[in-house]
Amino acid sequence: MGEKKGFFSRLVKGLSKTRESIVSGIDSIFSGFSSIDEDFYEEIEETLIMGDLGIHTTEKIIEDLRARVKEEHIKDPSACKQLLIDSIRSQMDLGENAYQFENRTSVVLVIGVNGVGKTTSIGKLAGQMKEMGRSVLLAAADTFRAAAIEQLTEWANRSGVGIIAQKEGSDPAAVIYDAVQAAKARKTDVLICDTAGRLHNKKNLMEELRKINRIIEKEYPEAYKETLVVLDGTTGQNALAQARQFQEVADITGIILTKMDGTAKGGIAVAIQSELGIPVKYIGIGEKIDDLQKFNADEFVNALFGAGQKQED
Ligand SMILES: Nc1nc2c(ncn2[C@@H]2O[C@H](COP(=O)(O)OP(=O)(O)OP(=O)(O)O)[C@@H](O)[C@H]2O)c(=O)[nH]1
Repeated sequence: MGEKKGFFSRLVKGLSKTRESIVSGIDSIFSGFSSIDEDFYEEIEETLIMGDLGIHTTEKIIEDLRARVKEEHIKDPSACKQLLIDSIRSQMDLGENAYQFENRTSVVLVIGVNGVGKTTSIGKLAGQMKEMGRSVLLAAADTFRAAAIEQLTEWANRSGVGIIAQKEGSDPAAVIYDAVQAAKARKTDVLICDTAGRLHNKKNLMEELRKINRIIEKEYPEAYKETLVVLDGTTGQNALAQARQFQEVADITGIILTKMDGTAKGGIAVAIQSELGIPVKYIGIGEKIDDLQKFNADEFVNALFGAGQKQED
């Protein structure tokens, strides 16, 4: 519980730049307008778009706000703040069973381009699941760079979990095949696979993922399948574009959004879920193992709008 509280206060701190860019702008709109008119809505719209919430998401939020203002006969702009927060919150929904893979025999494929924090996130996830009492095995199927294999091996050692790896340049599908056999033989609960994400060659990436999926389906049909894409939150709209491209080549079931500490582009968490319909399942706010946590929309909105400081007591 203490850890959770600690995470929340770090989230509040991490989102301070986003809060500055979105919330202070919004607050000045609420205090600067004496009536709710077109200019009022336009200024809110502009602030949300600048805050990386994305055009479509912003439109949905404004539409929702207009409807509720009308419905509830609101005349005072300052009374809109809570409505706006509620509307932003409603854009993010994990759906049921978001974390089923944690409690079942499962294979988790993790995709992401270089440098977004993929290896680190896998290491953190593995360590946390081990702590939960699950047996975990890693598969180093991002064989493109030796450094990636070494880095993953370090994380496996640090977390005390097994790893299946081959040398640099070997066939990722062969690594997955070996890892699946090992997971079955060892009765592993969760097999987490570090897979590639080179978007500049989409055809190859699609082929590679298809091959990997075929192996898992054939060799391990009883396993529950989860496909997570890791995105770097500091890249804002680029992260959204990346997610769209991955969506074209894989059935993505969730997002891990990293580096949300200190970015002004935190609004991207809302945009991703609302625009792509893919839930952000984990959020990263630093390099330590506990700096990756499950995404909680209420907590996120509270941290963003400052409403949460009260909860820290
Ligand atoms: N501040 C911050 N840094 C992070 C976070 N997640 C990862 N990083 C750092 O980002 C850098 C890149 O992370 P990696 O895990 O190496 O990234 P990768 O996507 O596996 O990239 P390659 O290993 O280059 O393929 C590392 O220095 C991490 O410590 C985060 O949530 N916040």
